[in-house]
Amino acid sequence: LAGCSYKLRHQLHPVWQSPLSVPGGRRQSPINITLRDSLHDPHLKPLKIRYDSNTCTQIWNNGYSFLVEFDDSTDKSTLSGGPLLNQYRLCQFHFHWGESNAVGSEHTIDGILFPAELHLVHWNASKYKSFEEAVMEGDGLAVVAVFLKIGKRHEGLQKLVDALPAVRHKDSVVEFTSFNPSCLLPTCLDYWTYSGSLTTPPLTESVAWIIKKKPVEVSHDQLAVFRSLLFTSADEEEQKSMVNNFRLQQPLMNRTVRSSFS
Ligand SMILES: CCCSc1c(F)c(F)c(S(=O)(=O)NC)c(F)c1F
Ligand SMILES: [Zn+2]
Repeated sequence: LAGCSYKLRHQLHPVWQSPLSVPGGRRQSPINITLRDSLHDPHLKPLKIRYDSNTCTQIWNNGYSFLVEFDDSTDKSTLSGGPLLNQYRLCQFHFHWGESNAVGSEHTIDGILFPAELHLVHWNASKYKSFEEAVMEGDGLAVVAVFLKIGKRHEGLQKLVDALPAVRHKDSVVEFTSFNPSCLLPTCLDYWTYSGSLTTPPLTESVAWIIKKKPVEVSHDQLAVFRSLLFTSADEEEQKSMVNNFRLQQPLMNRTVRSSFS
């Protein structure tokens, strides 16, 4: 689990929010995806996503989001195909969300914001030995992003929602097993893809982004439980509600966003 329990101290300091936060950064994330500028690439393969619920291990509040972590010591939960040349191992997933349903997602589609965005983080186990090594490489990570919209209750998400009060404070961890995150994926196979970065420090430019076109629906009350989490640990005076944990959009520079669909 060394890979993803990689402890990151997120100073919620705006400095890394700004486009100039990574001097010389030419492939920063997130971005706005404009339909008219994205290019259908007929050579893009279908995504091959194989997750094993037995690799799910725990939930951790890292002071910026909550991470559902997976045992990434074998190739039991993997992502390949799409724009990827190698096989990537699932190491964790987390979300970004807002203080209200009007904001929350990191990426936007023609400027449309969603109330939250799921990130399934994978690392290139074909070429690198660990998440920490892969996070520093241009082809090291692949993140599948899924937009969340408010609608009917998501039955599969409820098990996760019920576990959140146990990780209310920063640095709290609770066992969480037998969860298959495939239930959080839309049935539609369409996606966009572009080369980008982490959206939290170290902001490394190591991510192949795969953004699902269709959102998944969750209920207002389910998303409200995300906002009951805290950025702060139990021993801090001021309890700060964990909301707006998204980064501001970054310049596209000379990148093309490709679509798997026309
Ligand atoms: C070295 C980070 C440890 S795990 C992690 C994370 F905690 C996170 F928030 C993001 S993100 O940039 O915010 N979303 C893609 C990641 F990519 C991650 F890999
Ligand atoms: Zn993320």
